[in-house]
Amino acid sequence: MLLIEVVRVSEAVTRTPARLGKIGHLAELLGRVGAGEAEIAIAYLSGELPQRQIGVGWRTLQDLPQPRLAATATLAEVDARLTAIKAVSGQGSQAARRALVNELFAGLTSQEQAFMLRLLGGELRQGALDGVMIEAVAKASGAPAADVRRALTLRGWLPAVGAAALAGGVTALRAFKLEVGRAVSPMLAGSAPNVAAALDKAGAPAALEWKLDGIRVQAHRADDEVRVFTRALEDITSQVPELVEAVLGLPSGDLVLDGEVIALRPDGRPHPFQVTASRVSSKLDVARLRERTPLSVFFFDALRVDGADLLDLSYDERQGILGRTVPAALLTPRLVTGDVAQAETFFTDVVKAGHEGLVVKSLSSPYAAGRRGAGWVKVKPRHTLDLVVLAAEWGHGRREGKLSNLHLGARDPEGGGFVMLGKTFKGLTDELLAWQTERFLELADGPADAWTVTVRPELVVEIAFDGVQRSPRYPGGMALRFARVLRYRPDKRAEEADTVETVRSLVL
Ligand SMILES: Nc1ncnc2c1ncn2[C@@H]1O[C@H](COP(=O)(O)OP(=O)(O)OP(=O)(O)O)[C@@H](O)[C@H]1O
Repeated sequence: MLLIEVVRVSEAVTRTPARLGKIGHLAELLGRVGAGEAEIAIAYLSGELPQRQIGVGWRTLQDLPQPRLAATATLAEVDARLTAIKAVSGQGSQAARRALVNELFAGLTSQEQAFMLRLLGGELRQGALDGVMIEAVAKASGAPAADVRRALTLRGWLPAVGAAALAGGVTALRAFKLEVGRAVSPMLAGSAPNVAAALDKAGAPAALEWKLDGIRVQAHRADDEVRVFTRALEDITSQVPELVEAVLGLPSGDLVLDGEVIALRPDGRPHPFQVTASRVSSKLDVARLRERTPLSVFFFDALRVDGADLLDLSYDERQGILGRTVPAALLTPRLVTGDVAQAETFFTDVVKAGHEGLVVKSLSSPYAAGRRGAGWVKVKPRHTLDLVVLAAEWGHGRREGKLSNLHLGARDPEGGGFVMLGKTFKGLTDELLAWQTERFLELADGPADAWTVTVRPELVVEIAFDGVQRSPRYPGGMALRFARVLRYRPDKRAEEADTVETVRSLVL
């Protein structure tokens, strides 16, 4: 297949506003891609090829050669060239890489060059929009989207899953298994405005678990080897020796467990989130840090024990196995109830103990890896959302010369953009103001007017607010009440920010 065909589909997807239309364009192309090319086509269309993987910096992409007039480059040729660029290492690699990039671009038309520039720059995202590519793979292969999604959470790389689906349909998809040592996307929680609504959503009776404000961990063990991954699937094994030791102390030598690590004070109350976060992110002198700020380990789910995949079992069944595998001291405190009054008391107690709130879990739900559904519903006394900064306004008075008032957006998986929910400058410290002004100027995407700087939607910020009210003034028909900034979330990408649907679930 020619690269230009992929480029044209990419452009058509960008131009088409409706989700079904986007899926249609992608599926049509996938339906006729050759066997050896499916993985490449999906990778390119999903923008799954940021420059850091290929090792091409912006400087290498300056002064590119003149484009060709006729499009003759095939996907396989382009990919072979990218693989060669990626393989360059050692002395003089910068110049060698530059020469190879030049050769690659010399064979492309201007339309193809523009596409490759965006792809290598990590700016091509349309195919990665929530689920669009998954559904296109499903449509083109005739397999149910649920099977594609499941295989993806187990394999973690859509191009490989898509290629398997196109080649072998449902059978190939069902052959993907949970592997010890390879992280799977963790199950996520939906939201509810209060405990009664959460019970309602999860289905009473449900399990109410403490929501600990620490770092999500997925621990894998094969005999004496343990590896630990974060929610973003980063390997943090060396930073959390307490967890490694806890896992090695368990009776089973073949495990995948899900849980949270958190720094607790001697009186058992949690340290502020930043204390846990900085402890877990420090790679140096872990032994000394560990003495000063020990981490406590709380498991709340079992994905695999003694070689058996547990993902499709119900929460209740998985808890049974977890309880037989992990001692009580390492389990997240919980209460199973259908009684709203009892649930509310449990909630009040956990908040009094300094924790974040509860995660209310359906007893019958399987482990829906990578998904946010009604199986798990979080409730917090203080509402918070992770939103994306869309623009910022120049401040006045004490904040003169600083970009201050933030325009906040929730992700819109349907439309692929962000929906603005309100503005705030509350909660910003002088330090944050200085930092964000600098970042926004780097991310500036052309000023909207003299007071406002529009930024590329990349920074995720955690916002506290008192509630969501209906408001015709904002495009989503709702606005946040008394929004204030809690912290930036450098651990989250804009694609992981909260969605309009989550915000809607908080309207009372
Ligand atoms: N008992 C628990 N069960 C599940 N998740 C828990 C529990 N206790 C704490 N957590 C944390 O809560 C998160 C679940 O909420 P969610 O999926 O919305 O992630 P999040 O967006 O990081 O949420 P938040 O910012 O509210 O912590 C998990 O990723 C995990 O880190």
